[in-house]
Amino acid sequence: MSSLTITGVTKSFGSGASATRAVDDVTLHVPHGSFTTVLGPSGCGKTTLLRLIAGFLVPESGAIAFGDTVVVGDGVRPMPPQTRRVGYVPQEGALFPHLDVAANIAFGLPREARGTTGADRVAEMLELVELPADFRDRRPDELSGGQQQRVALARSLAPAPAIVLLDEPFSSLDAGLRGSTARAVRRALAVTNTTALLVTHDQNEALSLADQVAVMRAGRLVQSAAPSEVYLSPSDPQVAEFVGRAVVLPGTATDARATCALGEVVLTEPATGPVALMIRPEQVFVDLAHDEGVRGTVEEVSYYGHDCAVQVRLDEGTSVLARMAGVRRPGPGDTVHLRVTGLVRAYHPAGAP
Ligand SMILES: Nc1ncnc2c1ncn2[C@@H]1O[C@H](COP(=O)(O)OP(=O)(O)OP(=O)(O)O)[C@@H](O)[C@H]1O
Repeated sequence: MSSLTITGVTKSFGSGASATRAVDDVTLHVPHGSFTTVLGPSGCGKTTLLRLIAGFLVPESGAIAFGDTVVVGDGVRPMPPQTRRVGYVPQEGALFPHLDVAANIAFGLPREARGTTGADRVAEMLELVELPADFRDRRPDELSGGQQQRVALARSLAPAPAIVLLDEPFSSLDAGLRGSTARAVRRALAVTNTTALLVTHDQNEALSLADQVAVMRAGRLVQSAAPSEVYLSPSDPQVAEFVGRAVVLPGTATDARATCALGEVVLTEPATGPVALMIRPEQVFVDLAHDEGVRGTVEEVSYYGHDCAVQVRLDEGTSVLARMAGVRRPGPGDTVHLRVTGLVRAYHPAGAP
Protein backbone atom coordinates (compact mmCIF):
# COMPACT_ATOMS: atom_id res chain seq x y z
CA MET A 1 0.00 0.00 0.00
CA SER A 2 1.14 3.54 -0.66
CA SER A 3 0.23 7.17 -0.91
CA LEU A 4 -0.96 8.69 -4.19
CA THR A 5 0.48 11.92 -5.59
CA ILE A 6 -0.94 13.56 -8.71
CA THR A 7 1.04 16.54 -9.98
CA GLY A 8 -0.15 18.91 -12.73
CA VAL A 9 -2.00 16.20 -14.65
CA THR A 10 -3.81 17.21 -17.85
CA LYS A 11 -5.79 15.05 -20.28
CA SER A 12 -7.76 16.23 -23.34
CA PHE A 13 -9.98 14.33 -25.75
CA GLY A 14 -10.30 15.27 -29.42
CA SER A 15 -8.25 17.95 -31.13
CA GLY A 16 -8.47 21.52 -32.43
CA ALA A 17 -11.58 23.61 -31.67
CA SER A 18 -13.59 20.55 -30.58
CA ALA A 19 -11.02 19.38 -27.97
CA THR A 20 -12.30 18.80 -24.42
CA ARG A 21 -9.88 19.30 -21.54
CA ALA A 22 -11.40 16.61 -19.33
CA VAL A 23 -8.72 16.92 -16.61
CA ASP A 24 -6.96 20.25 -16.38
CA ASP A 25 -3.72 20.67 -14.38
CA VAL A 26 -4.89 18.63 -11.38
CA THR A 27 -2.62 18.34 -8.35
CA LEU A 28 -3.74 16.18 -5.42
CA HIS A 29 -2.09 14.18 -2.62
CA VAL A 30 -3.85 11.24 -0.98
CA PRO A 31 -1.90 10.15 2.14
CA HIS A 32 -1.17 6.47 2.73
CA GLY A 33 -4.14 4.61 4.22
CA SER A 34 -6.53 7.55 3.84
CA PHE A 35 -9.82 7.93 2.01
CA THR A 36 -10.47 10.77 -0.45
CA THR A 37 -13.77 11.41 -2.23
CA VAL A 38 -13.73 13.23 -5.58
CA LEU A 39 -16.90 15.29 -5.82
CA GLY A 40 -18.19 17.13 -8.87
CA PRO A 41 -21.08 17.46 -11.31
CA SER A 42 -21.56 15.15 -14.28
CA GLY A 43 -18.89 15.60 -16.94
CA CYS A 44 -16.35 17.43 -14.72
CA GLY A 45 -13.64 14.80 -15.30
CA LYS A 46 -13.93 12.49 -12.26
CA THR A 47 -13.91 9.18 -14.17
CA THR A 48 -11.14 10.41 -16.47
CA LEU A 49 -9.01 11.13 -13.39
CA LEU A 50 -9.58 7.58 -12.08
CA ARG A 51 -8.74 6.10 -15.47
CA LEU A 52 -5.47 8.08 -15.56
CA ILE A 53 -4.52 6.75 -12.11
CA ALA A 54 -5.42 3.17 -13.09
CA GLY A 55 -3.36 3.49 -16.28
CA PHE A 56 -6.23 2.99 -18.76
CA LEU A 57 -5.43 6.51 -20.05
CA VAL A 58 -2.11 8.36 -20.31
CA PRO A 59 -1.94 12.09 -19.45
CA GLU A 60 -0.47 14.54 -21.96
CA SER A 61 1.37 16.28 -19.12
CA GLY A 62 1.98 15.89 -15.40
CA ALA A 63 2.97 12.95 -13.23
CA ILE A 64 1.36 10.32 -11.02
CA ALA A 65 3.28 8.54 -8.25
CA PHE A 66 2.33 5.68 -5.92
CA GLY A 67 4.53 6.28 -2.87
CA ASP A 68 7.98 7.02 -4.31
CA THR A 69 7.30 5.17 -7.58
CA VAL A 70 6.38 7.39 -10.53
CA VAL A 71 3.91 5.32 -12.59
CA VAL A 72 3.59 7.94 -15.32
CA GLY A 73 5.37 11.25 -15.89
CA ASP A 74 7.95 13.15 -17.91
CA GLY A 75 10.64 10.81 -19.16
CA VAL A 76 9.00 7.78 -17.49
CA ARG A 77 7.48 5.05 -19.64
CA PRO A 78 3.88 4.65 -18.36
CA MET A 79 3.58 1.59 -16.16
CA PRO A 80 0.88 -0.68 -17.65
CA PRO A 81 -2.38 -1.02 -15.67
CA GLN A 82 -1.82 -4.68 -14.75
CA THR A 83 1.44 -3.90 -12.93
CA ARG A 84 0.19 -0.83 -11.04
CA ARG A 85 -1.52 -2.94 -8.34
CA VAL A 86 -4.71 -0.88 -8.47
CA GLY A 87 -8.09 -2.24 -7.39
CA TYR A 88 -11.03 -0.83 -9.38
CA VAL A 89 -14.67 -0.95 -8.28
CA PRO A 90 -17.07 0.33 -10.95
CA GLN A 91 -20.71 1.48 -10.64
CA GLU A 92 -22.15 -2.00 -11.15
CA GLY A 93 -21.72 -5.14 -13.21
CA ALA A 94 -18.17 -5.79 -12.05
CA LEU A 95 -18.77 -9.46 -11.21
CA PHE A 96 -18.60 -12.37 -13.64
CA PRO A 97 -22.19 -13.71 -13.72
CA HIS A 98 -21.17 -17.32 -14.47
CA LEU A 99 -18.70 -17.57 -11.54
CA ASP A 100 -19.69 -18.01 -7.89
CA VAL A 101 -18.72 -15.47 -5.24
CA ALA A 102 -15.58 -17.40 -4.23
CA ALA A 103 -14.31 -17.59 -7.82
CA ASN A 104 -15.09 -13.91 -8.36
CA ILE A 105 -13.12 -12.90 -5.26
CA ALA A 106 -10.20 -15.23 -6.11
CA PHE A 107 -10.11 -14.00 -9.72
CA GLY A 108 -7.46 -11.34 -9.13
CA LEU A 109 -5.16 -13.58 -7.07
CA PRO A 110 -2.02 -14.99 -8.68
CA ARG A 111 -2.71 -18.44 -10.16
CA GLU A 112 -0.50 -20.24 -7.60
CA ALA A 113 -2.43 -18.60 -4.75
CA ARG A 114 -5.86 -19.79 -5.84
CA GLY A 115 -5.78 -23.20 -4.00
CA THR A 116 -6.10 -23.52 -0.22
CA THR A 117 -4.52 -20.11 0.37
CA GLY A 118 -7.07 -18.70 -2.05
CA ALA A 119 -9.93 -20.30 -0.10
CA ASP A 120 -8.56 -18.76 3.11
CA ARG A 121 -8.24 -15.41 1.41
CA VAL A 122 -11.84 -15.63 0.12
CA ALA A 123 -13.08 -16.39 3.67
CA GLU A 124 -11.01 -13.50 5.04
CA MET A 125 -12.37 -11.09 2.41
CA LEU A 126 -16.01 -12.14 2.97
CA GLU A 127 -15.57 -11.46 6.68
CA LEU A 128 -13.91 -8.14 5.91
CA VAL A 129 -16.86 -6.91 3.82
CA GLU A 130 -19.27 -8.28 6.46
CA LEU A 131 -20.90 -11.01 4.34
CA PRO A 132 -21.72 -14.54 5.67
CA ALA A 133 -19.15 -17.24 4.84
CA ASP A 134 -21.75 -19.41 3.05
CA PHE A 135 -22.25 -16.70 0.41
CA ARG A 136 -19.11 -18.09 -1.23
CA ASP A 137 -21.15 -20.60 -3.26
CA ARG A 138 -23.77 -18.14 -4.50
CA ARG A 139 -23.84 -16.67 -7.97
CA PRO A 140 -23.99 -12.85 -8.35
CA ASP A 141 -27.66 -12.98 -9.44
CA GLU A 142 -28.46 -14.54 -6.03
CA LEU A 143 -27.21 -11.41 -4.24
CA SER A 144 -28.75 -7.97 -3.68
CA GLY A 145 -27.15 -4.96 -5.38
CA GLY A 146 -25.48 -3.90 -2.12
CA GLN A 147 -24.11 -7.41 -1.53
CA GLN A 148 -22.77 -7.51 -5.10
CA GLN A 149 -20.89 -4.25 -4.49
CA ARG A 150 -19.39 -5.67 -1.29
CA VAL A 151 -18.18 -8.71 -3.26
CA ALA A 152 -16.74 -6.36 -5.91
CA LEU A 153 -14.81 -4.59 -3.15
CA ALA A 154 -13.69 -7.95 -1.70
CA ARG A 155 -12.39 -8.93 -5.14
CA SER A 156 -10.49 -5.67 -5.54
CA LEU A 157 -8.93 -6.00 -2.05
CA ALA A 158 -8.00 -9.72 -2.29
CA PRO A 159 -4.64 -9.17 -4.05
CA ALA A 160 -3.71 -6.44 -1.47
CA PRO A 161 -3.60 -3.55 -3.97
CA ALA A 162 -1.53 -0.40 -3.53
CA ILE A 163 -4.58 1.78 -4.12
CA VAL A 164 -8.31 1.17 -4.55
CA LEU A 165 -10.35 3.33 -6.94
CA LEU A 166 -14.14 3.35 -6.62
CA ASP A 167 -16.20 4.90 -9.44
CA GLU A 168 -19.65 5.81 -8.06
CA PRO A 169 -19.93 2.30 -6.52
CA PHE A 170 -23.22 2.97 -4.71
CA SER A 171 -25.10 4.98 -7.34
CA SER A 172 -27.28 2.07 -8.50
CA LEU A 173 -28.44 1.29 -4.94
CA ASP A 174 -31.55 2.71 -3.28
CA ALA A 175 -31.14 5.26 -0.47
CA GLY A 176 -31.22 2.87 2.55
CA LEU A 177 -28.91 0.25 1.07
CA ARG A 178 -26.62 2.95 -0.21
CA GLY A 179 -25.81 4.28 3.26
CA SER A 180 -25.25 0.88 4.89
CA THR A 181 -23.17 -0.45 1.96
CA ALA A 182 -21.06 2.72 1.91
CA ARG A 183 -20.35 2.44 5.64
CA ALA A 184 -19.40 -1.26 5.33
CA VAL A 185 -17.05 -0.47 2.45
CA ARG A 186 -15.52 2.38 4.46
CA ARG A 187 -14.92 0.07 7.44
CA ALA A 188 -13.29 -2.59 5.23
CA LEU A 189 -10.94 0.00 3.73
CA ALA A 190 -10.06 1.37 7.18
CA VAL A 191 -9.35 -2.12 8.63
CA THR A 192 -6.95 -2.89 5.77
CA ASN A 193 -5.46 0.65 5.90
CA THR A 194 -6.00 0.93 2.15
CA THR A 195 -5.40 4.19 0.28
CA ALA A 196 -8.64 4.85 -1.61
CA LEU A 197 -10.21 7.37 -3.96
CA LEU A 198 -13.98 7.33 -4.47
CA VAL A 199 -15.75 9.32 -7.18
CA THR A 200 -19.25 10.62 -6.52
CA HIS A 201 -21.63 13.43 -7.37
CA ASP A 202 -23.49 12.90 -4.08
CA GLN A 203 -22.54 15.59 -1.55
CA ASN A 204 -23.71 13.61 1.49
CA GLU A 205 -21.69 10.58 0.44
CA ALA A 206 -18.59 12.70 -0.22
CA LEU A 207 -18.75 14.51 3.12
CA SER A 208 -19.74 11.59 5.36
CA LEU A 209 -17.21 9.01 4.13
CA ALA A 210 -14.01 10.93 3.48
CA ASP A 211 -10.88 12.05 5.28
CA GLN A 212 -10.43 14.50 2.40
CA VAL A 213 -12.90 15.84 -0.20
CA ALA A 214 -11.54 16.93 -3.60
CA VAL A 215 -14.03 19.13 -5.47
CA MET A 216 -13.75 19.22 -9.28
CA ARG A 217 -15.35 21.65 -11.71
CA ALA A 218 -14.86 21.65 -15.49
CA GLY A 219 -11.72 19.51 -15.29
CA ARG A 220 -10.07 21.54 -12.54
CA LEU A 221 -9.59 20.71 -8.88
CA VAL A 222 -11.11 23.72 -7.11
CA GLN A 223 -10.63 22.64 -3.49
CA SER A 224 -9.25 19.71 -1.53
CA ALA A 225 -9.65 19.73 2.23
CA ALA A 226 -11.26 17.98 5.18
CA PRO A 227 -15.05 17.58 4.80
CA SER A 228 -15.85 20.20 7.47
CA GLU A 229 -13.56 22.73 5.82
CA VAL A 230 -15.09 22.18 2.38
CA TYR A 231 -18.56 22.58 3.90
CA LEU A 232 -17.92 25.53 6.23
CA SER A 233 -15.19 27.32 4.29
CA PRO A 234 -15.68 26.51 0.60
CA SER A 235 -13.15 28.08 -1.74
CA ASP A 236 -15.80 30.08 -3.63
CA PRO A 237 -19.60 30.57 -3.60
CA GLN A 238 -20.07 28.01 -6.41
CA VAL A 239 -18.37 25.31 -4.33
CA ALA A 240 -20.54 26.43 -1.39
CA GLU A 241 -23.70 25.86 -3.40
CA PHE A 242 -22.43 22.56 -4.76
CA VAL A 243 -21.62 20.96 -1.40
CA GLY A 244 -24.93 21.85 0.26
CA ARG A 245 -27.63 24.51 0.42
CA ALA A 246 -26.25 28.02 0.91
CA VAL A 247 -27.69 31.48 1.48
CA VAL A 248 -25.39 33.90 -0.37
CA LEU A 249 -26.06 37.55 0.54
CA PRO A 250 -24.30 40.79 -0.39
CA GLY A 251 -22.77 42.56 2.61
CA THR A 252 -20.24 45.11 3.80
CA ALA A 253 -17.32 43.93 5.90
CA THR A 254 -15.33 45.82 8.54
CA ASP A 255 -12.60 43.60 9.97
CA ALA A 256 -14.11 40.63 11.80
CA ARG A 257 -17.77 41.62 11.19
CA ALA A 258 -20.08 42.31 8.29
CA THR A 259 -23.62 43.65 7.87
CA CYS A 260 -26.18 42.18 5.50
CA ALA A 261 -29.96 41.67 5.17
CA LEU A 262 -29.77 39.26 8.15
CA GLY A 263 -28.11 41.90 10.37
CA GLU A 264 -24.58 41.74 11.74
CA VAL A 265 -22.56 38.53 11.33
CA VAL A 266 -19.13 37.43 12.56
CA LEU A 267 -16.63 36.39 9.86
CA THR A 268 -14.30 33.39 9.72
CA GLU A 269 -11.52 35.75 8.53
CA PRO A 270 -11.30 39.55 8.59
CA ALA A 271 -12.38 41.36 5.40
CA THR A 272 -13.05 44.92 4.25
CA GLY A 273 -15.59 46.48 1.89
CA PRO A 274 -18.21 44.82 -0.31
CA VAL A 275 -18.38 41.03 0.10
CA ALA A 276 -20.60 38.03 -0.68
CA LEU A 277 -21.49 36.23 2.56
CA MET A 278 -22.04 32.46 2.59
CA ILE A 279 -24.42 31.32 5.32
CA ARG A 280 -25.59 27.71 5.73
CA PRO A 281 -29.39 27.43 6.25
CA GLU A 282 -28.86 25.65 9.61
CA GLN A 283 -26.96 28.76 10.77
CA VAL A 284 -30.12 30.85 10.36
CA PHE A 285 -31.92 30.67 13.71
CA VAL A 286 -35.71 31.02 13.43
CA ASP A 287 -37.13 32.65 16.55
CA LEU A 288 -40.85 31.92 16.93
CA ALA A 289 -41.27 33.39 20.43
CA HIS A 290 -39.29 36.64 20.58
CA ASP A 291 -38.85 39.63 18.35
CA GLU A 292 -35.05 39.64 18.42
CA GLY A 293 -33.45 39.61 14.98
CA VAL A 294 -34.61 40.52 11.50
CA ARG A 295 -38.35 40.25 10.88
CA GLY A 296 -39.84 38.27 8.02
CA THR A 297 -42.83 36.23 6.90
CA VAL A 298 -42.75 32.47 6.31
CA GLU A 299 -43.46 31.68 2.65
CA GLU A 300 -43.03 27.90 2.55
CA VAL A 301 -42.18 25.03 4.90
CA SER A 302 -40.82 21.67 3.67
CA TYR A 303 -41.04 19.02 6.41
CA TYR A 304 -38.47 16.18 6.32
CA GLY A 305 -39.19 14.52 9.68
CA HIS A 306 -35.77 14.98 11.30
CA ASP A 307 -35.78 18.65 10.31
CA CYS A 308 -37.51 21.14 8.04
CA ALA A 309 -36.61 23.87 5.54
CA VAL A 310 -38.29 27.23 6.06
CA GLN A 311 -38.29 29.86 3.30
CA VAL A 312 -38.70 33.33 4.80
CA ARG A 313 -39.28 36.65 2.98
CA LEU A 314 -37.61 39.41 5.03
CA ASP A 315 -39.57 42.66 5.41
CA GLU A 316 -36.93 44.40 3.27
CA GLY A 317 -37.61 41.93 0.41
CA THR A 318 -34.80 39.34 0.45
CA SER A 319 -35.85 35.67 0.53
CA VAL A 320 -33.77 33.46 2.87
CA LEU A 321 -33.72 29.70 3.56
CA ALA A 322 -33.46 28.45 7.16
CA ARG A 323 -33.22 24.88 8.42
CA MET A 324 -34.56 23.92 11.85
CA ALA A 325 -35.66 20.92 13.90
CA GLY A 326 -39.09 19.78 12.76
CA VAL A 327 -40.60 19.43 16.25
CA ARG A 328 -41.98 22.95 16.64
CA ARG A 329 -42.16 24.70 13.32
CA PRO A 330 -43.88 27.77 11.89
CA GLY A 331 -46.49 27.69 9.14
CA PRO A 332 -46.83 29.78 5.96
CA GLY A 333 -47.84 33.38 6.72
CA ASP A 334 -46.36 33.36 10.27
CA THR A 335 -44.15 36.24 11.36
CA VAL A 336 -40.70 35.09 12.55
CA HIS A 337 -37.41 36.73 13.51
CA LEU A 338 -34.12 35.49 12.11
CA ARG A 339 -30.55 35.79 13.28
CA VAL A 340 -27.31 34.16 12.20
CA THR A 341 -25.36 31.89 14.54
CA GLY A 342 -21.74 30.79 14.12
CA LEU A 343 -19.08 32.15 11.80
CA VAL A 344 -19.71 33.24 8.21
CA ARG A 345 -17.37 32.99 5.22
CA ALA A 346 -16.94 36.21 3.20
CA TYR A 347 -15.84 36.35 -0.45
CA HIS A 348 -14.58 39.45 -2.20
CA PRO A 349 -16.28 40.05 -5.55
CA ALA A 350 -14.33 38.67 -8.55
CA GLY A 351 -11.46 40.99 -9.41
CA ALA A 352 -11.42 42.72 -6.01
CA PRO A 353 -8.32 42.30 -3.80
N1 LIG B 1 -13.19 8.75 -24.51
C1 LIG B 1 -13.62 10.01 -24.57
N2 LIG B 1 -13.63 10.69 -25.74
C2 LIG B 1 -14.05 11.96 -25.81
N3 LIG B 1 -14.48 12.67 -24.76
C3 LIG B 1 -14.50 12.07 -23.57
C4 LIG B 1 -14.09 10.70 -23.40
N4 LIG B 1 -14.20 10.38 -22.09
C5 LIG B 1 -14.68 11.48 -21.47
N5 LIG B 1 -14.86 12.50 -22.34
C6 LIG B 1 -15.34 13.85 -22.02
O1 LIG B 1 -14.53 14.34 -20.96
C7 LIG B 1 -15.31 15.07 -20.02
C8 LIG B 1 -15.16 14.43 -18.63
O2 LIG B 1 -15.77 13.13 -18.65
P1 LIG B 1 -15.79 12.19 -17.37
O3 LIG B 1 -16.44 10.90 -17.77
O4 LIG B 1 -14.42 12.10 -16.81
O5 LIG B 1 -16.72 13.01 -16.38
P2 LIG B 1 -17.40 12.57 -15.00
O6 LIG B 1 -17.18 13.69 -14.06
O7 LIG B 1 -16.90 11.24 -14.58
O8 LIG B 1 -18.93 12.48 -15.40
P3 LIG B 1 -20.11 11.52 -14.82
O9 LIG B 1 -20.33 11.93 -13.39
O10 LIG B 1 -21.27 11.87 -15.69
O11 LIG B 1 -19.65 10.10 -14.97
C9 LIG B 1 -16.73 15.06 -20.55
O12 LIG B 1 -16.94 16.27 -21.25
C10 LIG B 1 -16.75 13.87 -21.48
O13 LIG B 1 -17.69 14.06 -22.53
